[in-house]
Amino acid sequence: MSSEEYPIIRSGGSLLLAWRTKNKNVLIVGGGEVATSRVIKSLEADALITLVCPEKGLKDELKYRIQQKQIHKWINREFENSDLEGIDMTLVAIDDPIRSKEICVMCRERKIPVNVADVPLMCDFYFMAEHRDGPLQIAVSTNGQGPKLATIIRDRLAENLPKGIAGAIKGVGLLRQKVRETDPSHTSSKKRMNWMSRICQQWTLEELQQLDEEKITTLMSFYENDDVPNISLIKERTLQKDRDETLEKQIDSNKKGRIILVGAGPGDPELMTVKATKALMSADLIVSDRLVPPAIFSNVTCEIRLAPAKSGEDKTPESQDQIQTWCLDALNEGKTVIRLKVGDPFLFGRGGEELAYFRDKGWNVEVIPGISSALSAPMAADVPVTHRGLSDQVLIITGQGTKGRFPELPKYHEMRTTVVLMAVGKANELSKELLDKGYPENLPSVFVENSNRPEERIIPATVSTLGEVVEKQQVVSPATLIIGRSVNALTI
Ligand SMILES: C[C@@]1(CC(=O)O)C2=NC(=C\c3[nH]c(c(CCC(=O)O)c3CC(=O)O)Cc3[nH]c(c(CC(=O)O)c3CCC(=O)O)/C=C3\N/C(=C\2)[C@@H](CCC(=O)O)[C@]3(C)CC(=O)O)/[C@H]1CCC(=O)O
Ligand SMILES: NC(=O)c1ccc[n+]([C@@H]2O[C@H](COP(=O)([O-])OP(=O)(O)OC[C@H]3O[C@@H](n4cnc5c(N)ncnc54)[C@H](O)[C@@H]3O)[C@@H](O)[C@H]2O)c1
Repeated sequence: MSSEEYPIIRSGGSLLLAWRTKNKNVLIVGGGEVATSRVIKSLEADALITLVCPEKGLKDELKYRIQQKQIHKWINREFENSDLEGIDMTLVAIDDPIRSKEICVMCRERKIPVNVADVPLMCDFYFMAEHRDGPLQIAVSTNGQGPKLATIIRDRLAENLPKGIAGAIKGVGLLRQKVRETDPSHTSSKKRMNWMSRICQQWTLEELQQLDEEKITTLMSFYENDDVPNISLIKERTLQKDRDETLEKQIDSNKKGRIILVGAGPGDPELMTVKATKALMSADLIVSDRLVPPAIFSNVTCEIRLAPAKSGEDKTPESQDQIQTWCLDALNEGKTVIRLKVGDPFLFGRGGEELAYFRDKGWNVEVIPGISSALSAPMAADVPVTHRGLSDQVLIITGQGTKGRFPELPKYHEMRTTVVLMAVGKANELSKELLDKGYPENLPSVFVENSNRPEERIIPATVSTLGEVVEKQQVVSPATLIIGRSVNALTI
């Protein structure tokens, strides 16, 4: 064994420990400046203090602390031997060296640790120059060589500590507690310690400082797999949870009556948002458009009413009245009502009109977006609606329009993909309109019938053959038509 392998012992030091004095009986003898400082330090360490000093010798601060009942027991006289009964530690700060020595000797006979202020030979332990910030304590000892210097070094250290270090320690403390609660077994000790160390190393002090109950709960979900995520992921997930909880609370409080406009997406239940799914589960009544396929309701337990008319084209004012009456009646009964629409409520779903109606009646309407088939149908047909070199813009129009008129179409542009919703009924007229606006006859087009549903069909066409294809292939609604050079982007 070589001597270089092990550290050299530098004798003459003190054993630095953090002494836990909570509820321990600490005797303090004296009532001046030094005794006062001993009282404060002992109180900060939750000790039970017995103070021995005649009233005339007490500093004002000590009188105040006695009055505030912070001193467990004050003995209003000079020290007597019996005061050491049941004492765990003695601190002497009096101006009488002989008495000080006597007290020290008595303590040592009784094995009570003792400190006589400023008399190193009578100290079983020294006090140190200390910096305190929340749970952080930094103590400096010069082992009696230079107490003043100890305070100067302490101040220098404190000045150079990173800001918010106490907050970081508090955050880590909370997290450690949670980890031990979650996975208390002795065999997990290595995993716990390793994970905690990695968090402390990978997160900055500023980040650790931001650990609160909510973020800790989110962070704990990574503990199981032994993952250490970065704080931005934790923040994002926590925020999302907050939003979900707010929504759940809103939905739960069905006493007040709530109405939520929900987009059911293109038809595949898995393409609904999590928020929409949760909303459906907590509803008392769902008033749904007829086009919403039954699969969307497979887990729903509440009452479902289908709108009397199938879709926009045969929607009469009466059918709209019926929908509104159903909703208002249920709302007045304090129910949570979901107005469910295919796709997205605000994209050709007339969601805006319904929102305005219920808002006008004094109801606060929430809206949960859905995936519109304007974007999901092209995907189903392998069409990227924008594609470098082929398309840098998307136009979404309805094939129906109000009062049988198409929306005003812009002139053809080769870099644009045109998506037509509700495209089946007037395919011939649409074809003419497009050709009028300069769309090339052979421009690739594709119908996506029942997109994102089991019965989905992809039917190719060109601008000039739209009507013909609908007829020959018996294309039925709901169908989405996509027109433009991007249609063949992935096939050529
Ligand atoms: C750190 C601090 C903690 C505390 O007491 O709470 C503390 N002394 C403090 C201040 C301080 N004390 C003195 C001065 C005057 C200037 C100077 O002499 O430097 C100042 C400075 C001032 O007042 O600003 C005089 C002094 N002190 C001792 C002697 C005797 C001797 O050296 O032999 C003499 C000479 C008496 C004489 O000549 O007559 C002895 C001790 N003082 C200790 C601790 C222990 C050693 C700790 C260490 O070295 O690490 C030890 C051994 C025993 C003990 O008392 O536990 C506290 C800072 C409080 C704060 O700022 O938070
Ligand atoms: N004041 C300081 O800044 C300072 C600094 C360093 C060292 N010291 C030393 O520390 C000791 C205490 O100084 P201080 O300034 O805190 O106090 P002090 O010297 O102002 O007063 C001494 C205190 O001890 C009490 N006392 C005296 N005999 C007692 C007894 N037998 N039982 C109970 N109480 C008794 C007195 O009533 C008084 O409250 C002294 O030895 C002093 O030299 C003081």
